[in-house]
Amino acid sequence: MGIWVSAEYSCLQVQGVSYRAPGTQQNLLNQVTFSLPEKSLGLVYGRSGSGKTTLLQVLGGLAKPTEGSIYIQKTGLDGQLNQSPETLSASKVGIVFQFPERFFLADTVLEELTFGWPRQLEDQLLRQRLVMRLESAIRAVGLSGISLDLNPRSLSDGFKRRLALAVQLVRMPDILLLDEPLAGLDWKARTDVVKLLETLKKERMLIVVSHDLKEISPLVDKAWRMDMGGFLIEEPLFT
Ligand SMILES: Nc1ncnc2c1ncn2[C@@H]1O[C@H](COP(=O)(O)OP(=O)(O)OP(=O)(O)O)[C@@H](O)[C@H]1O
Repeated sequence: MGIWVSAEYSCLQVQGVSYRAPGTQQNLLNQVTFSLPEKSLGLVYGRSGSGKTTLLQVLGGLAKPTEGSIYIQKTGLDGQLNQSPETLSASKVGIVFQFPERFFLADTVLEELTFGWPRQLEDQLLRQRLVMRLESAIRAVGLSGISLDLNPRSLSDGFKRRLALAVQLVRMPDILLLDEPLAGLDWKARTDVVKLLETLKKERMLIVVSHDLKEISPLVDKAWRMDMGGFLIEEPLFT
């Protein structure tokens, strides 16, 4: 087994992004600018109604910025910009909404994870690749021990949350956006999810909207406060 050293690293760059919902007069996001390197966790916190969820929707491609740009910049280890910036594609982003388990659609864990996949997969290679992605997502969230035939609604709250995360991981996103990932969980499940976020961060970028600053702070690489009106302000890390 060799050691593979990446010759470059990626950074998410959000530049002057504003968003106004169609038919409205007021910006919900105002000149939002920030960057986040790969394998790091960015925390967004702020008052209810300030625009945190709107930011996730814009980053995830569910709403188109009225102004500004969102891109990935690759940089060599020497600090040189390697290529021109790539516009962030929605297919590279997974969003886990608040209480994602409320939106489970299928009757088994397997169907929930493979929802939308073609029923008959003739192409063996594609089939193998999808199975590998499935196994890797299940492993990543620590669901390997459970039967894939279980009804998702029969799982404990913590396991439901893990499954919701796995549903996004199957898509192999480079960036995972999580809206209040600890909401509604008991202390044990919260501890498990925090551990899980720590593991997930080793492979990808995470942007987490949360009020639970104390529990998440050990994982945070960058923190921003969203002020009312959609103004994002970088804050020092909590210690
Ligand atoms: N489609 C829309 N059209 C008009 N206003 C909207 C739309 N979507 C959200 N808003 C408003 O935008 C503001 C920001 O909402 P958002 O849900 O992003 O806030 P939030 O910070 O995530 O709040 P919370 O912490 O309660 O989830 C709110 O005032 C909300 O009412």
